[in-house]
Amino acid sequence: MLQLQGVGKTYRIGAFGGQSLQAVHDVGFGVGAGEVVSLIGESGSGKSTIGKMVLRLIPASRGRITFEDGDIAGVRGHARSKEYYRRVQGVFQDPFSCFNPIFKADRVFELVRAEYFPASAAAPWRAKVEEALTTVGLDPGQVLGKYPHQLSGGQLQRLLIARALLLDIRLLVADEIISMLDASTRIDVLNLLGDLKARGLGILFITHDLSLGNYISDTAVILRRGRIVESGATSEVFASPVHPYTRRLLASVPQLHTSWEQAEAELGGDGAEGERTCPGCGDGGRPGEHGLVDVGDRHAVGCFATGAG
Ligand SMILES: Nc1ncnc2c1ncn2[C@@H]1O[C@H](COP(=O)(O)OP(=O)(O)OP(=O)(O)O)[C@@H](O)[C@H]1O
Repeated sequence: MLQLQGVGKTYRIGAFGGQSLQAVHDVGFGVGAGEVVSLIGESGSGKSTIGKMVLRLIPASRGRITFEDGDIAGVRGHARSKEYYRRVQGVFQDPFSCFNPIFKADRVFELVRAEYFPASAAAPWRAKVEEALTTVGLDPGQVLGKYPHQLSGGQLQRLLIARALLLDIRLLVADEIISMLDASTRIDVLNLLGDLKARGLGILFITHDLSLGNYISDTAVILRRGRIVESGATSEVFASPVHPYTRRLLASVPQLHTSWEQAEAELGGDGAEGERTCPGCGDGGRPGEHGLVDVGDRHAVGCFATGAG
């Protein structure tokens, strides 16, 4: 459904854009219908940049992004953009910033109606909104007619997901949507994403939180400094990480049954990168130049020879 191939992004920075920063390098992965793909990496690793390119908020500098076989670079003009956003929507970290505090929160639904369903009469539209709200676990009577400050972060986040559902979307880009929610709401929103996946929605789930990625996704893509260092079935990547960066990330998640010293000892501390041979370089590839190599079923790892990756 969604495919990225050799995608890169260079930002112009500095006074008058005289310098450049390559935020994303040669990234490739796909999201299928009913599949959740987690894009996992620390702050600044390029996750949101990838999400924004998929949502066409910024253009890719290199490579191809296709959605349902069409290159999204070719989506131009109001009509084609509108058609794209009917199928692909994003929900972001801070639900409060997506609402104008002086308007009732359900105005977001009216905006969808005005843009996509202008001919829809009030009663069927209301029924459609109520159905979307029920799908995301909200009681329409409790949220309709309320101002944003009268709703919780979790309720606002669900309103945004409900708005996306009104459009019959096929792909949801969920960028750190759990981060600002409290623990009990988090699990509800995660389970909601699970329900949407079961209904055939593809989800690109952007997170810096490994445990969330592990909980929700079928496929994990680990990003470091704008490059994919490892990708594969989530169960495989989490159970048998190969890249030292992934291994360190996993070891840095506090485990109830393991002390910090134990985790460091198991991983070999900071010297871990030198203790394994990069499978790509071991096969005669040039350090830093051989790209992802297969290390298992759907499991691929980037170069981790000294200085690369
Ligand atoms: N509009 C921009 N102009 C210039 N540089 C940018 C811009 N947006 C992001 N960057 C830089 O690109 C890199 C990747 O940023 P990005 O926001 O994609 O990372 P991230 O992994 O989503 O981080 P976070 O989890 O903190 O949001 C960072 O070095 C960031 O400073």
